[in-house]
Amino acid sequence: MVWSPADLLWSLSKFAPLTVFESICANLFLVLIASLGITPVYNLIKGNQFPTKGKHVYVTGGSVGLGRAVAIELAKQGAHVTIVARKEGPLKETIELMKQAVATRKDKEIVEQRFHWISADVTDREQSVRALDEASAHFGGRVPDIIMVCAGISIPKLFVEASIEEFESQMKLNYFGSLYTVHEATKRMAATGVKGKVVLTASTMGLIGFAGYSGYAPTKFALRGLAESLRNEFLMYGIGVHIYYPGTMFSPGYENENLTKPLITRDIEGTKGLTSEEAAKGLFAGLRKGYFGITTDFDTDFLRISARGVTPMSNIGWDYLLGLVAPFGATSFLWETNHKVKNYGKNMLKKDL
Ligand SMILES: NC(=O)C1=CN([C@@H]2O[C@H](COP(=O)(O)OP(=O)(O)OC[C@H]3O[C@@H](n4cnc5c(N)ncnc54)[C@H](OP(=O)(O)O)[C@@H]3O)[C@@H](O)[C@H]2O)C=CC1
Ligand SMILES: CCCCCCCCCCCCCCCC(=O)[C@@H](N)CO
Repeated sequence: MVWSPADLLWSLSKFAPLTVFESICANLFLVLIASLGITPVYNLIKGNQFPTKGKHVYVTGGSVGLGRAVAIELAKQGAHVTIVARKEGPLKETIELMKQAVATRKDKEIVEQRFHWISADVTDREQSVRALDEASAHFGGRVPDIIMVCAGISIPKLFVEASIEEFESQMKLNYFGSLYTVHEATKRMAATGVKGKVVLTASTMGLIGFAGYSGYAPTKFALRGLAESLRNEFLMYGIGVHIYYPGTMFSPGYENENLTKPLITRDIEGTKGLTSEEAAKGLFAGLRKGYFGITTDFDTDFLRISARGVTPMSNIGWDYLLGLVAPFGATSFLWETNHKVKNYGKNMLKKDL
């Protein structure tokens, strides 16, 4: 067996040659290690799979939080950007921040980067269409090349304490608010042959559900169903579809949701998180590699792999290897969470007596 890669490597050492069994194991091990490199090498050859320079990018929820960070990042990358949200003040502020970001950019190749803001409520179909019309009008009627949907809301509450209106409003913004924009934009892309891109924003909670997120997690699961369906269907037009699963991001939305977040939910989700800027950077890193499901923290990547179903892998070696051990981590998290919730229930009963 001296001809195998493992034996050759081993022969560099001063130890006795490998037995046949040892050689098979060592070669398998080498295959696993090498598999981690397959995707990076492929990505290196393929290059940037999400070019934004000179492209027109439309960002919903682009006034604060993740959307603002995405818009500023796009400005630095040399894109034309239209941001959409309801409140004018934060929209205008973000445009200023984008201009400042461009001013500090070293590469001045694109002299005329254009930034626009549009005030619209994306839960209203007509306003969604009007906003897209307005954005396109600045570009000779051409639909934006890239649609990045960031607008979303979370109202964490215990199921029995939440109102039906709260379930409906979260679905209305997170799912239908995304759908209206994506539907209108991709209709136009398909009709005019624009091979654009769509990026949806889900959450860790688009991959897992636990106490406190019965109103929110389903809206993000819905987005996942949409992304998976469209990823496949849009291959016929050459339109790319990606879905981002951020973990906690310290944004205005996060501060707001913490006002209603039950203690048990805080306890399970912990306090780890990223700034919106870190999250946006990580999102673009995943997009450039062409990943379908994008994560920016280990726990969510673990959940993405656990819940992979029938979706494209990201890093083939990593997804495969982590997939082997994922069920053990998932079970331990399941038990820990069950335990926490049962204890919480007991304490609630004590309080009531
Ligand atoms: N923060 C977190 O911990 C996490 C967030 N996410 C998801 O990431 C995305 C961004 O989150 P985050 O940055 O925290 O959100 P923020 O609440 O901080 O910002 C939300 C943005 O969406 C806009 N928006 C809200 N409602 C509407 C509407 N009806 N029409 C148009 N625009 C609207 C807001 O502007 P305006 O109010 O002026 O309309 C704002 O620009 C969301 O989809 C969220 O669910 C996922 C995981 C974790
Ligand atoms: C090895 C074992 C791994 C298992 C880890 C599971 C960890 C779960 C953490 C859940 C964090 C929730 C963040 C999303 C928050 C969100 O979307 C809201 N804040 C809405 O804005």
